Amino acid sequence: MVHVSVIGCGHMGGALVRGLSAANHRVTACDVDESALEDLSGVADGTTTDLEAAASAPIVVLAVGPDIAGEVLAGLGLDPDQTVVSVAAGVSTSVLESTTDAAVVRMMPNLAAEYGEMAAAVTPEPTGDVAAVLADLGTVVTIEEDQMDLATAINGSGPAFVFYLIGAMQQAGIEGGLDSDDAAALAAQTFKGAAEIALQSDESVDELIDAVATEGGTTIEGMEVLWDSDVEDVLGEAVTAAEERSAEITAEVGEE
Ligand SMILES: NC(=O)C1=CN([C@@H]2O[C@H](COP(=O)(O)OP(=O)(O)OC[C@H]3O[C@@H](n4cnc5c(N)ncnc54)[C@H](O)[C@@H]3O)[C@@H](O)[C@H]2O)C=CC1
Ligand SMILES: O=C(O)[C@@H]1CCC=N1
Repeated sequence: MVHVSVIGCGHMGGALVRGLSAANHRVTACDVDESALEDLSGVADGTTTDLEAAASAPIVVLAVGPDIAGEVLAGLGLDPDQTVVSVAAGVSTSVLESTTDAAVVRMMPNLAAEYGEMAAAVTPEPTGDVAAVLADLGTVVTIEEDQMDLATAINGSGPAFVFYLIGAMQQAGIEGGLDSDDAAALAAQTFKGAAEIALQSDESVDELIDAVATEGGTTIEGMEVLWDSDVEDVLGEAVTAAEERSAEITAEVGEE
């Protein structure tokens, strides 16, 4: 069990608090807005609006907006024997390091941290307790700093893109006559199950599609529609738009 403070308990920070608590770590949840802490009082070991009180943990997760991340981190006055894990999109490791004496890990997580199913990109590679704590939240991949904008789009923003696709599948079911709860369950579980196969299998995505598409059956008819469409290009454009915004945030934060 490691003591971790999470500063900023909105959507991402709240998910991290829940995931860390579920993994039996000692979690202090800190936010300037008391209402953000209400739902976490039964989850975290402690909740506080006092940033100074939260700043003593050996691992401090910074989950405030990119526009204030540097200012909040500077105000914490962390020591070199502490580690700050910043999840702020677009805020570079060098900006963070110029703001604190603590060791810095930049991480792009996603909301599935709440369920221990996070996909996260980190730089540099975490070690010791920090590595162990992050691994308790899901899959952690070490990448280069200049790949963080892309990771922000793929696995940080990615859940929103997947929710959109789940919604489209769900809607097709509802329009075909399925009960809305049934359509929601079938669509979401299908994404979860397909993701599990993709993670567990050694086969390529094309081989997996082939495994679903029984000869002369139904799947190939749907796949022909997808292959003839521009869905793949449009998804690529969505990733690029998010990636470009991450780079813009870096420029905005650097200018301050
Ligand atoms: N929402 C997501 O799925 C992801 C978000 N992130 C990053 O996480 C950070 C937070 O994003 P969200 O949770 O979406 O935003 P949010 O707006 O839901 O949460 C931000 C929280 O920070 C609190 N806050 C503001 N000023 C503060 C201060 N001085 N001290 C302590 N707390 C303060 C706010 O009261 C709020 O609860 C951002 O930097 C974002 O780039 C990263 C990956 C995924
Ligand atoms: O939308 C955002 O800026 C944040 C970063 C990745 C996911 N949410």
